[in-house]
Amino acid sequence: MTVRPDILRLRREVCDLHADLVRWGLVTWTSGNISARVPGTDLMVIKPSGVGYDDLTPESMVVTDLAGGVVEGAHSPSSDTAAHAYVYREMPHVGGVVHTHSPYATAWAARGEPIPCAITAMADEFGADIPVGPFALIGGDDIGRGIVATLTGHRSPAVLMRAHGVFTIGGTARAAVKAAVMCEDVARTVHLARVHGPVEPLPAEHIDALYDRYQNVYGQRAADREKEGTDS
Ligand SMILES: O=C(CO)[C@@H](O)[C@H](O)COP(=O)(O)O
Repeated sequence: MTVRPDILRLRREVCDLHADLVRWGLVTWTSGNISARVPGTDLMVIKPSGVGYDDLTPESMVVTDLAGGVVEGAHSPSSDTAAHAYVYREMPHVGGVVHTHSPYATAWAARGEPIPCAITAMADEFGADIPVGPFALIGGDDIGRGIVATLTGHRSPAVLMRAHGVFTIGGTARAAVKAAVMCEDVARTVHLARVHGPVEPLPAEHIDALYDRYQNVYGQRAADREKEGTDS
């Protein structure tokens, strides 16, 4: 295995982040996957395919190039490797990609219905409705094409791929995991609200103001930037 410190660190980080998908109830059995771009290279670190979450280790993570070819690792990479690789090729600002079948958000995907931006938490994180992407078969880069086509020029870091599940992007893999957690949270809340009656989207000017505050003012700015690795 590599001795490159950046890849060793990302193997550990990507492995540990998979535990968050379990902790937040976003995945079942071996569904779902996370990858991270190796900064400054044409490489990514991604989950091995079909390995149970309890059995994931830093060593079992697979390093591939951005054509999806295995560069390092004893396991077959995730079924969604070509999709993640396509996103990294087409979206240079993306450093992490997450896929889940989290139940409430996937129910919206099964209906092919965008989640309307109807609560402040959603305006904060997504700044818009969470959009639906096209149906695409698993295995090739069609899923990646659908993700890129849907999220390019969109504020939302999450897309509901029709009849499949959630894909999220972020500057880091951790940011993409956060988007997946928040996507499921708002999918559940808006679903519950709709059980009792219609749900009105927030007015655009309120969405804009909430998004701006959350993205630029909320929290401990310097500490958060350091944690996300976005300090210049
Ligand atoms: O839905 C899909 C394929 O898009 C995945 O979530 C699989 O369920 C898990 O695949 P691996 O990452 O283990 O290959």
